[in-house]
Parts: sequence; C-alpha cells; structure tokens
Amino acid sequence: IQPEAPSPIAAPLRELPWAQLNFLHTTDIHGWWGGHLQEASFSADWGDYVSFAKHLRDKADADGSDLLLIDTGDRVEGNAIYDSSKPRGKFTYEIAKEQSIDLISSGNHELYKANTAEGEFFHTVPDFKGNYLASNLDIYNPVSGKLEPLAPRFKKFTTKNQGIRILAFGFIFDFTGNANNTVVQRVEDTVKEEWFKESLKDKDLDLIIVFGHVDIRSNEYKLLFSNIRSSQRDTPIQFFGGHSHIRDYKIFDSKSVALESGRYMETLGFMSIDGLSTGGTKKHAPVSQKSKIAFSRRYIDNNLYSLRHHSNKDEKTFPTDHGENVSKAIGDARKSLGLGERYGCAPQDYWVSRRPYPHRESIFTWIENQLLPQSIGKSKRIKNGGKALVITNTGAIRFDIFKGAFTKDTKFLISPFTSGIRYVKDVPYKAASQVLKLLNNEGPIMLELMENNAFLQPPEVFAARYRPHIFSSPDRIYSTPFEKHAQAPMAADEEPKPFPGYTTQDDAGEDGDDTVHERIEFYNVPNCIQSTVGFQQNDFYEPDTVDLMYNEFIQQWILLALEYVGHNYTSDDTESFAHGKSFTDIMTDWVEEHWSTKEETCL
Ligand SMILES: Nc1ccn([C@@H]2O[C@H](COP(=O)(O)O)[C@@H](O)[C@H]2O)c(=O)n1
Repeated sequence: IQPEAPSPIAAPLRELPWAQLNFLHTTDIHGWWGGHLQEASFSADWGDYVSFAKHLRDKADADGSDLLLIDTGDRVEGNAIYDSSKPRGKFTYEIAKEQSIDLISSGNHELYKANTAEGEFFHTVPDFKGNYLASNLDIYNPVSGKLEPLAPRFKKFTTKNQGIRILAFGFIFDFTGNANNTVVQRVEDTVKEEWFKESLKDKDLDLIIVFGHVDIRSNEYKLLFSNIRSSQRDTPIQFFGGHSHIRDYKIFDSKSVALESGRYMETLGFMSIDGLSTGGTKKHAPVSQKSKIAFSRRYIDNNLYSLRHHSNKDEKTFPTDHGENVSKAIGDARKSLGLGERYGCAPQDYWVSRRPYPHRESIFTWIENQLLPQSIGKSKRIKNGGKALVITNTGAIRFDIFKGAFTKDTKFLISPFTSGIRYVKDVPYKAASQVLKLLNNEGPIMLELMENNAFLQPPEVFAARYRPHIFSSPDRIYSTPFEKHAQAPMAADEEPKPFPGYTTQDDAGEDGDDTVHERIEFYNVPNCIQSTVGFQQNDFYEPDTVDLMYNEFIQQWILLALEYVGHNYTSDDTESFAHGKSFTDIMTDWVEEHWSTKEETCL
C-alpha cells in the first residue's frame, strides 16, 4: 500500500469460490499501479497484488489445485505514473513485470501511438515471453520494418498441479484507431485463418481460454464463441474480457462463460472452474471429483481488508518482501515525479456519471460552463469580438474530481491525454450549430462511429448499449445520498456495515461482488458536450459565422458532421489553438487560476 493511501475499511464479505482451476484477472489498469489514494475501497497497490497472488499460488500448490493470472490490456494511459513521466511509461514496464502473469494481451491504448506499441514490442512482450499472445495483432518490426505478429497467435500448455490441457488465444476487439505501425485483423477474418482452424482440431484439450481486450457481450466474442463451439462441441470455454471498464459475467452455454473485471485496479476478478477433465500428467488428484462442470465468479474490491481476508493472512503475515519492494518502487517513482504538487483545491466533488448531466455536480457541466468558456474566452479572436462553439468528447474525461487538493496526480487521472484543441475558422453558424446534435443523436455519424468501433463516451457509459439496466432512473437522483466518507470506524464488537460501492448485476445474479455494498447511482452522458464562447446573454441575432473548436481527438467526426450538413473541410482547413497546448494543461491552468490552494479549503 502507498504511504498516503487510506486505511482499509471493514465490510461484509463473500468468500472466494475456490475450485480445481482458479484465475485472478486484471484489465484496464491504465497505470493505476499505486491504487486509489482517495478511496479506501481500492487502496491496495500492485505490490499488494504481488503478495496476494503469492499467497493464492501457495494455497493452490498446497491443495493441488491451479491458479492462473490474466491481464487483458490497457495497462497504459490514465495515471500520472505513466503519463507524466518522460518518456511516457518510463516506470510502467518495470512495475508491471514484477507480477507473474500467465496470459497477457494488448489493449487499444497500447496502440493509439506508435511509440506505445513499440513499448509493447521492446518491453512487455519480452518481459512476458511465451505468455503474451496476439491472435489478431501485427506490428511493423521497428528494427526490420517487416510486418509480423506482435507475439504468438496462440499457446497450448498444461497446468502445473492438475494437468489441465489448455489452448489459449489472446484477442483485441476490431479496433480502428491504432497508429500505422500496427495492424489489427478483424475477428471475422481471423477465424478464417488456417492456423486458427488447425489449432481447433486438437482433440487433446480440457479447456479453451479466450482472453483479450474485448467487451464480453460484443459481436467479436459472440463470433468466437460460435466458431469455437462448432469445432469443439463439448470442450469448456472460458472467456476473459475488458475495454468497457465494468464488472460483468456472461453465460454463453452450460460449458462456456465470460468474465470482465472492471478498471483502474479497482477490481481483481476471481474466476474458478470445477469438474474439468485432466488429460495431462498431473501431480495431484483432482481437488473435487465433480462430474459436472461448474463455474463461479467473484469481483474483489482491491483493498487490504479484502486481500488479507481472502488469503487468510493478517497485517503482519500478508506483505511479502517482493510485494513490499514493488510498493516501494511505485512510491519512489511517484515521489520522483512530484505528484503531490498542488495546483488548487476543488471546492466540491465533480462526477463523471454519479450525477446526471447537466447538473451542478457533473464534471461535464463544470467544463462546459466554466472551464472552456473562461479559458478560450481569453484568446485574441474572442477578445476581438469573435464567437466560438467548443466541442469535446466526454470520453476524454477519465475520472471524478474529489473535493480537496487538486494535484499533479489528479490532473492526469482526470485528463491523461495529450490532445490539444483545434478549430475551423469562420464556419457558417447554421452549419456549426448542427454538429453537436449530429454527434450525439442516432443518425449517420453515430452509424459511422459504430462501424468503426469508435466511441466518444466514457467506456463505462458506452457499455450500457448491451446492458441498459446499469443506468439509474432519473427519479433516483437523491433517493440514496452518496456520502464519500460514510465509512465510519467500527467499535470492536460491531458487525461491519455496508457502504456505497459496486453492486453488480450479471448473468449469475447479484452476488458477484466480494464486498456487500450499497448502490451508487450511475447516469448516462452524451457523446459530446459544447460550450458557447463570446456570446453575450442579450445577443439577439445569430452570428453569421463562428469558429468551430474541438478536442483534436475527434477531428475526423467533426469534419464528417460538417460534410453531412453540406460543408466540406479537410484537415488542411484546421488550425491548432494556443500552439497545440493540451486540454490537460488548459484544465490545469484554469484550476491554478480559479481554485485557491489555501490549506483550509483543502480539508
Ligand atoms: N487519446 C484519446 C484516447 C481515447 N479517448 C477516449 O477514451 C475513450 C476510450 O477509452 P478506452 O479506455 O475504453 O479505450 C473513448 O471515449 C475515446 O473517445 C480520448 O478522448 N482521447
């Protein structure tokens, strides 16, 4: 645990359903190696995970069962430890490789920029040699220039204790936003490949694992399931997914299920299978002689109260030397990056999706009404009487702002990306004012986004397209007041009481979370929000033209929307605002100017 992390809090827990074959699954870590330093529920760090996995491995060795660790990508971008280091990712690879991961794959964030994909090639792939799989991902070898698989396409192996013979594939969804040094092959094309069909002819298998950076309810996994099932009629198939940042579990058929394990080191997904055949040479008799296959899942809140409980350890016996060294290395990296540097004090909480939009506690309402108008309003063009519409995608904002200190750490949690703001000058207002609607409503742009597997909302919100039940209904707004610090210390004889946190509903019911929590509200937000800048309250007439400004990440969709309303602009018609200053820096400057750093407002 990091020295500044809040202490773990006692809570009612559900046990881990330990079985013949067990898994720990992480996904979408996005650089949160240090855990959450403002939330007790998720305050354990990567070093604690190293200790936890060691205890569970020992347990498996002691009772003759097996444990496998899986990570399904998006390890980078989203936390100061990755994004504020120079070069970006300087500490990430060294920290990640301290965990012994059995199956690992790439996410889309490893591929947005060419040098991040090269980071995989030069670091993560060799660090996890033999365990990194890339079933549908190629890279132009940075040394030879030749296109080649980033890592092996598949792997067959036998588990250490039970002798379970496993065939594993590591996929990424049909991502189209990658830099041009990688090639993602669509899943529908990959399943037609000879190597894939050939690998499925193997009759000496006890289990197939499909893991990857893929929403477990996506068309890609649907297709993989039907394809594999048609040649392996009876073999159990275990899927692990990611990308949508949520906890979820899907049942495909009586012998096939899928687990997705959240985001940002909040969740350690636990999965177990009983009743598998064991065709390999096994060192131990099967743990249980169940003839029927049985799957179980648990989503572990990543904090020391949970981790100690599930490993049957206490404060003294839980930390291993290895784990403590990893925690120290994370702490040293954080210190060297100066992440405690304070830019201001947030006067209140601002939420991504715990409040509806618009709302005075919505982070998007703050950006729309204060941050963007006040920052862009200072520009010469606006001061000289110009007007602008400024559009940004909600998915660019990655996390909530908590009342109190806004530090260098906070800056990158909220907005880790390097994108600046660009604009098209003097766009006819009639056209410019239709763009937001086109980006947000069902229609041609939305169809294009879907076809490109691109999205502009936060991933958790986008996940609702397959799971509408995750949204709160608007009339629940204040029915369960959220109190961040509701976790009162317990008296020694008191039973732990539930406090707000994850309350997951999945295909197996509502008992998946290891910690019994009270529900937190979750609201929809649009693809994009828009600020109007330079308009006066008493403006009577519409302007003829405005500057149409936008987060550069969404340029292709802005230009497409303009084309749809009859105005063809190309990227040559666009200019960068403030010499390409990133949105992240624009936000930080605003915070420095408007939110006092005085100690007493930071309590
Ligand atoms: N440079 C970037 C990269 C991504 N986004 C937005 O992030 C969302 C996707 O996040 P995942 O972690 O699920 O890959 C999506 O809304 C993108 O629009 C961005 O704004 N800038």
